[in-house]
Amino acid sequence: MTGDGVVSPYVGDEELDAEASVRPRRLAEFIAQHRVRDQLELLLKGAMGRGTPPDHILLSGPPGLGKTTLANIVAAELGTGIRTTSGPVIERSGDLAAILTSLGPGDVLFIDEIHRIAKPAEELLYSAMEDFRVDVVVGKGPGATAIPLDVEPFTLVGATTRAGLLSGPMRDRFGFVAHLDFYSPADLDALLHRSARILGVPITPEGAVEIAGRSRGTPRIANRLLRRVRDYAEVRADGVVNEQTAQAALAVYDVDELGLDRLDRAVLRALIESFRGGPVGLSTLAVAVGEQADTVEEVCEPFLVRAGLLARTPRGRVATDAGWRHLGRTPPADGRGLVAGQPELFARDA
Ligand SMILES: Nc1ncnc2c1ncn2[C@@H]1O[C@H](COP(=O)(O)OP(=O)(O)OP(=O)(O)O)[C@@H](O)[C@H]1O
Ligand SMILES: [Mg+2]
Repeated sequence: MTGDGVVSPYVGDEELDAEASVRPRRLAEFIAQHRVRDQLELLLKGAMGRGTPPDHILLSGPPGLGKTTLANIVAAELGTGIRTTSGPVIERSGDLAAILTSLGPGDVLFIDEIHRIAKPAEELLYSAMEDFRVDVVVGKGPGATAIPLDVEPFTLVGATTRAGLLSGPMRDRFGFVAHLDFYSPADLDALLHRSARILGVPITPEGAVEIAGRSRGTPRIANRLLRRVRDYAEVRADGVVNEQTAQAALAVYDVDELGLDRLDRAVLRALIESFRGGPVGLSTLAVAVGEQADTVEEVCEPFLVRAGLLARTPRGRVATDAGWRHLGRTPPADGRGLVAGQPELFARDA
């Protein structure tokens, strides 16, 4: 269950190279997120001035907002090496001990999806983070011995899309926690101009605005839509990304003005047309659009909620007034959308 559409926040294997080509290498190139950038700059410069590795850094936030990018920037700014691994890959604590003991002084260890690290490895990580040493247990049962090994001073950069799933002790060991927020259309506009420059794609201000507004606040999606519009502009027009080529290309991909794709709109339409705006349960709604409940919940809903088109209530999913209007419909006058839907059912039968 990932959601592989053109507005999915997840990265596809085949687009890793495309992403790498526009990925900012230094803090100064990292667009927006000024608070996080400022804080990181102080943290890194302070540590460099003292000649010690900075505190461990936790980066949290939804997919595609720049966590991996920032982890690499940290190493670039510090001028150190970086080792990259991820929580699910570290199955045994021995795997982690091998990585830790091979780090050079001051290196960055980047653990992606750190909330998915196995418990024994997590516990080994605690002593490495705190004291720069690990105890590797050799043998089993009564004869087992713990051999203490030194680890060079390093900086752990952890990334997670689910900060809430991190254990308390884990979270407490990060001296610096940064949360990345969705980008504003203006931020994405700047990002698109930067990417277009790097890719050598001519883009007009109107073209960038058009794409930025449909990118769901997510740099990864903005860059992907730019590549799709570039294709269109090169194949069907004069190669320029402008308002007209952007609109035409995104129509081909069924991405509307707010960045909703076909499935998002199907969910909203079912909610409004089949269930009179709700409330309706998630599984019922999913059946109505012929999708798995978890796809609807994890792929469509977060954005529909964030865009203010759908609300989750204790009684089920409800279309907001903005949701009705987005489909060109007039919201019910009684504001029923957000209060209660059931009386309507009885009224019809009465
Ligand atoms: N602030 C930014 N400025 C410019 N480009 C950015 C910025 N943030 C992200 N990007 C671009 O968006 C792409 C996705 O970012 P990145 O891979 O860092 O996201 P992520 O948070 O690690 O996502 P995931 O949770 O899926 O691992 C990168 O290739 C990069 O080019
Ligand atoms: Mg990443």
